[in-house]
Amino acid sequence: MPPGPPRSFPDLLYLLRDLPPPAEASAAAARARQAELTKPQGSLGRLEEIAEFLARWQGREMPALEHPLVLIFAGNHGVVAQGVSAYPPSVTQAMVDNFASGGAAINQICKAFALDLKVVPLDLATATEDFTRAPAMSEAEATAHFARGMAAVPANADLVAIGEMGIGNTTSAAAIYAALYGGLPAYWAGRGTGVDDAGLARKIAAIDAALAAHGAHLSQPLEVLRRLGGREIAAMAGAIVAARRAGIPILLDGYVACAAAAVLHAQDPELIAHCLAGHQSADGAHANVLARLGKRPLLDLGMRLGEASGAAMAAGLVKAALACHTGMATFAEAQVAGKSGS
Ligand SMILES: Cc1cc2ncn([C@H]3O[C@H](COP(=O)(O)O)[C@@H](O)[C@H]3O)c2cc1C
Ligand SMILES: O=C(O)c1cccnc1
Repeated sequence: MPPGPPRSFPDLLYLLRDLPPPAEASAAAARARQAELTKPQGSLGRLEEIAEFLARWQGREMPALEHPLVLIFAGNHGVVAQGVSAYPPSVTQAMVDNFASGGAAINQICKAFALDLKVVPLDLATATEDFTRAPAMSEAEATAHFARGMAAVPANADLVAIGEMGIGNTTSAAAIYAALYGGLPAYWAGRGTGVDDAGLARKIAAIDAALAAHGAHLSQPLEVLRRLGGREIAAMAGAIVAARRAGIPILLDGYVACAAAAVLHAQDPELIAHCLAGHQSADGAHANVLARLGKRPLLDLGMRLGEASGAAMAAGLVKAALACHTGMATFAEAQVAGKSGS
């Protein structure tokens, strides 16, 4: 691959190959440790699986969560011209400002669970093209935003909860799912920020128009991403890949964040093997998406916010799971009698 950042899809495809293997020996060691901890075998349920997952993807029996990061990418969408959101596109920048001043839901969740927050605005003075008429992004632009996403993952992060802000992006996500998985736009389109029936009809019509306009060019996942996606969706895909290569586990947020994961999964399921589904969103057939990705959500709280809020909620749970794994005493250490008769 040529030196420097990727400039084209062929450059990007190099980065999607030769992935580091999962650390199965570390996962096995973590599983063995779980069996030694002072609790009935298996009694921590999925918390035990989470500890093993962290060990597998951080490559150590005793994983760390010293630098858990919530990473939000923000982008604007030309498709809002079709009247697909209940809110105006100016809300994207306004919410980025709100994140900076601490007034958003995600700020409070980060505070509650001691998570760092990093927000990356992606050229908010302009929007992508309206994808009912033209590709949302050129190949160069999609690649550049994918690369910005990769560069946004700090080397010292030990868990990244990934999310987005971008008025109109549930339409983009629904179009991506319709392109990747087939099925009717009406099935994939949810109410997003709360569009009324007329708004939902416009959303479905926009996805129909997009599939008609781009239908002949949607066989490659990266083409789906550039034609129907958005800058923040490309950047989330890049961040997921960078984390995969750097041994950093990912928590996926909801309906929109999973569209980035779905593009990667369509390219190669191994690209999202280090991802846990933080939650199941209440928006637009997210349960179906998670089933296709092979991910069982950690939480199902009826949330449909975005801005990494579901992933961040799950990060609190992951922290508790790891605290049990690393902090609990073994039967030998605590001199507690083990299971009798075995
Ligand atoms: C105040 C406000 C805060 C938000 N935080 C996340 N979103 C969420 O809603 C948007 C997607 O919904 P749609 O496709 O219907 O526009 C995204 O920005 C998403 O992150 C918000 C939306 C609003 C209005
Ligand atoms: O689940 C999501 O990602 C979502 C749902 C509604 C609005 N924005 C995002």
